[in-house]
Amino acid sequence: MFSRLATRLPKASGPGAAGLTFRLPSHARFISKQAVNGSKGRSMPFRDSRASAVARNTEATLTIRDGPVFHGTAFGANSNISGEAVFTTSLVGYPESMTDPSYRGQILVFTQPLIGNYGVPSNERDEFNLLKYFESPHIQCAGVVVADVAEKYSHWTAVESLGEWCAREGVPAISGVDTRAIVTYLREQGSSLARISIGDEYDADEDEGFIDPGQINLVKRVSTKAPFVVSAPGATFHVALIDCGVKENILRSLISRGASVTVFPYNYPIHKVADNFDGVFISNGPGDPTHCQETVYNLARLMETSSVPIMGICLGHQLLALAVGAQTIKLKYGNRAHNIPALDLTTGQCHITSQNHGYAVDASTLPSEFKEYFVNLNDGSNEGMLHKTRPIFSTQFHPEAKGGPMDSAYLFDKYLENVKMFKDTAKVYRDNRPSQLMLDILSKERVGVEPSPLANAA
Ligand SMILES: NC(=O)CC[C@H](N)C(=O)O
Repeated sequence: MFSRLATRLPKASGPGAAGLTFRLPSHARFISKQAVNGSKGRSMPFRDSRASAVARNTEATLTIRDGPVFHGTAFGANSNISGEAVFTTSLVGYPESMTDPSYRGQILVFTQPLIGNYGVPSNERDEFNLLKYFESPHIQCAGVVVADVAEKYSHWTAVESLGEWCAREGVPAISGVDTRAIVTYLREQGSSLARISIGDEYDADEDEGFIDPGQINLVKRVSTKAPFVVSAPGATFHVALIDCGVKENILRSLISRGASVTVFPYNYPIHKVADNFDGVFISNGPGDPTHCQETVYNLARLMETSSVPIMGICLGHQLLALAVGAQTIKLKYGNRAHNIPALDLTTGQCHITSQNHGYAVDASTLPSEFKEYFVNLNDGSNEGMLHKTRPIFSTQFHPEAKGGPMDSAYLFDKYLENVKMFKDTAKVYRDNRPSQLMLDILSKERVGVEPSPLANAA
């Protein structure tokens, strides 16, 4: 495998390598925007179709808008896609990352040079009816970029190869490109719009071919269209979860700790039903948090009218911060990795965390009733906030991991302790809580979610 990588990896000293500061291997096939010749390419700005044919051993290109073009080989679907090119330095966990709804609209570049060697598992479900090996039912990222793809795989859970899975899900993928050069470019220029084209090259001058997922309310596309309930026998608490693109392991982390979870669409007026629940939870999700003004409004009303415990993760953290009047910023290239150090400012302990975000909360804008909870020890960005007197906190990183370390999973225990205390000490027993009858008529899984990453995005 590695010897194949060594012979296919590229030369990258071309004129489009603006900003590259290191020498790339002499055999890279790497050309500039200016060097792209001929073909007008295809004008479809996003995924052509979901059930696309397999593209294997076909020429493919990754075109970065106003940047370099990388030539490689297709190994997924035979369709063209555009999105925001971002990179992850995680070594494993590609099935979890690719099905994480927070990656919707993004072209995911893996820095780990060999991806696919343990194949792709089945969509088996666990005792809670949650997907055992995926974070949502479909691939969510728009496209995949790897240096070398393993066509032969080996793992006891594997049922197909990475290429077969991408093709079946209509997701284009490219290998044989110098991901070191791509990531160097993205680190220096920042996350950029890009396009994967199969076969004919795309004419990079056609700017309309680049969709900016930052302009789209992607949460609307990944959030359930109607409430659903996930629970296990003997649940003692009832949590309302705002679904901005929830990962399966967030649901599992709550249910396995004794909570029954009713999942609501992202814009559901949660403040109007909060009294029926022992806690409110805000999930992760894709895109720019400022697109979710309805959620922000509802959360602000919720905190004014109820003392229910609240926890938020990633986008949930950002939305909670916006709801209390703080501001979010876009990071240059974001944090996507499984080993990011986050310092707990209340204990002085550092946790190694799983992350996937391009935006962050500006801690200097937090109101006085909140304090910064965690801080990122790599770039100093905010990693969480904590209310000084009320049971409200949120984190930028992912305590539920999948993939990545579970070191901070104790935060779910902390949340459930808050939930238990709230339930036990509530002065007036909230007897208008959802009846079992009502829960029984709700769906048991996500409702009407669009499976195809950016189809119909415009
Ligand atoms: N994982 C997430 O929830 C991501 C949050 C948000 N979309 C960001 O990129 O910052």
